[in-house]
Amino acid sequence: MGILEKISEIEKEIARTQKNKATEYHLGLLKAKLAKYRAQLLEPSKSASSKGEGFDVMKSGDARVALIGFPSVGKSTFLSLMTSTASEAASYEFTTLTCIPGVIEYKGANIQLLDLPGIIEGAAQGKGRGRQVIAVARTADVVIMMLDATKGEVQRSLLEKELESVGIRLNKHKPNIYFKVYNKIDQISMEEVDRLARKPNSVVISCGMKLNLDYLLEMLWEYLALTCIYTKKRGQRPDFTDAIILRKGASVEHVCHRIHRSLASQFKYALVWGTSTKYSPQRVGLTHTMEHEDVIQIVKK
Ligand SMILES: Nc1nc2c(ncn2[C@@H]2O[C@H](COP(=O)(O)OP(=O)(O)OP(=O)(O)O)[C@@H](O)[C@H]2O)c(=O)[nH]1
Ligand SMILES: [K+]
Ligand SMILES: [Mg+2]
Repeated sequence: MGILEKISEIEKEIARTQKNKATEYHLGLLKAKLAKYRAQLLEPSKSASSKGEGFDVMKSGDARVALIGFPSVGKSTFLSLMTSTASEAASYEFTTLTCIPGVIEYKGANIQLLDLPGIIEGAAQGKGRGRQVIAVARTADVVIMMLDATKGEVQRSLLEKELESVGIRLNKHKPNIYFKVYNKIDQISMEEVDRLARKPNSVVISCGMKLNLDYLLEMLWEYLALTCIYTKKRGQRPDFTDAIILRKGASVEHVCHRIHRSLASQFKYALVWGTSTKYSPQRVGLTHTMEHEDVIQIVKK
């Protein structure tokens, strides 16, 4: 019997086994067996044909965020909750075997969220699909390191060690910015939640009970440091339906390039309304730094 058949047999048996106290132990064994076979599917294959399979997801939207964590911490549950994409979630490990993209729409920006297979110790050395997962993480603007709040600190330090050993360093600079998300806080005490929430660069959530997800999005937005700029034509209202999304610190020149390649060369001055100026509107030049939700009107020569 091949691995896929074995997996399918076990899945069928799990499905037809009633869940109760008497079957708990048996179900636990079945899930462990299932995880073992699924982990084998993740092992780097000898044949070149399956190399990188399913991991080449096109970059899209204004920013890319990757979900990294050990198996069954809730990565797929999170993706399905935050985007319109459904990624299979289940109570056994290695449910996800490829990279699954979804889109979070937030403050006018399209943020690409990537669900990935769980990584295991030794991922950095290529265990499981470790190399591919880490390669995807490197292409992300922000990495969300998801942890199981019930699993204690061992998990966090293992994961940090794993990521740092391949040079993904904690909050040094893009593209290696990451923050930690402790999921399943519905399973731990309030004191423990409080302790985790106070850790640096950490957010606590429960996908199961939809707790603190708004705050997580706010944090993500902050880490991404994106800026939305609205344009306005002379004598007209600003177009609030179509924001130009830029990195934090972007200048008027960046805005020009986004509108049209040749606009900067025809630029005379711009009028800006918003927090980046002392007066609204204020006349500014190409080097002026824009801030989130500024409105700009460009005057050509
Ligand atoms: N109690 C609780 N369970 C959760 C929560 N989020 C997810 N789960 C459960 O955790 C289990 C694993 O969830 P998945 O989304 O499959 O986890 P994953 O990290 O994608 O797992 P792999 O793809 O196998 O690495 C499922 O049984 C989920 O229902 C939560 O906030 N609270
Ligand atoms: K799982
Ligand atoms: Mg998954």
